[in-house]
Amino acid sequence: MRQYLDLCQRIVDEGVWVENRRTGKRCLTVINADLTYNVADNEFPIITTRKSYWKAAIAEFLGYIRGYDNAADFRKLGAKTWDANANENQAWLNNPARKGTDDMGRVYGVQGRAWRKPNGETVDQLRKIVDDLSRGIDDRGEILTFLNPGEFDLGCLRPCMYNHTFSLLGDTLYLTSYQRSCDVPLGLNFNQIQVFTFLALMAQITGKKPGQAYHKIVNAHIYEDQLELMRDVQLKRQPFPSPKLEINPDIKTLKDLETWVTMDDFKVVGYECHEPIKYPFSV
Ligand SMILES: Nc1nc(=O)c2c([nH]1)NC[C@@H]1CN(c3ccc(C(=O)N[C@@H](CCC(=O)O)C(=O)O)cc3)CN21
Ligand SMILES: O=c1ccn([C@H]2C[C@H](O)[C@@H](COP(=O)(O)O)O2)c(=O)[nH]1
Repeated sequence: MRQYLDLCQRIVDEGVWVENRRTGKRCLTVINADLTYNVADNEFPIITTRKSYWKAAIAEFLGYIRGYDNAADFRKLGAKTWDANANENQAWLNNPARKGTDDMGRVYGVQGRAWRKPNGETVDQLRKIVDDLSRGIDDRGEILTFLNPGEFDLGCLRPCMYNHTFSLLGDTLYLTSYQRSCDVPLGLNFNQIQVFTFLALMAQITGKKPGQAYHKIVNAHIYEDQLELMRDVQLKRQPFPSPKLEINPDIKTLKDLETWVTMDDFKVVGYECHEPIKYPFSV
């Protein structure tokens, strides 16, 4: 939690105003942030200086694992987070590739589970990683990448957290995740939880011990209409100790994640937090 607040404070103190054409809003911006999550000791990196809707964050990531391309499927799991990008962004609404209401196009999990090859076949990146790690193999290229520049125009948004690389040292599993663009008040609240939970889940289904998760962010920003709430409300609060994440131990395979897992299979124990803060969202 401290590292999150330090990043927010750094943006407030040292950030530079940058115009953003896509949203039409200015962002107070810093370049480069490195966050580390201790998954080995289950220090769940949830925000405590406001209420965090952590189930929606995990639901969103489970949707990526399943390769969903439709905001309605995300809603069924418990995340409304893709409604606006799928249905309210004019550039995407005008795009002939959009297949109708709720379609997100070839984003995130679609690339992760069905990257298109020139011969028409697809590559399931996640399956390969799970198979390798389960057999104790780290070929130094256990990479799940959602960033496919050749298909940017076929999706509603370029992936923000676009690369997850797994590493094995003995029987301990590590994760390094890269993010090109980060909405710190809204997105990072979710992304921290997602990086942590992804490592915990992958360790569980491959029979490894979870180690540390390393989260590397390039452009970290606060939108102009979020600044006051961050500076004058959230940053004035004192954080509570971090709670624990409990994952149903019956989740043992990638197939389990793809088929029956719901948000009831996740619990956060000992979560103490301040009042909710509703930050504006930019489409
Ligand atoms: N501008 C922007 N910021 C983002 O963080 C973001 C995007 N766009 N587009 C794609 C995804 C969608 N994500 C989102 C979208 C909405 C919330 C959000 O509104 N969160 C609220 C309430 C969540 C709820 O009620 O379930 C929050 O207070 O955290 C968070 C992340 C993260 N991403
Ligand atoms: O997981 C996510 C997804 C999105 N974001 C934020 C970062 C930016 O504020 C917008 C994306 O806008 P771009 O113009 O494509 O950079 O969404 C996030 O923080 N986390």
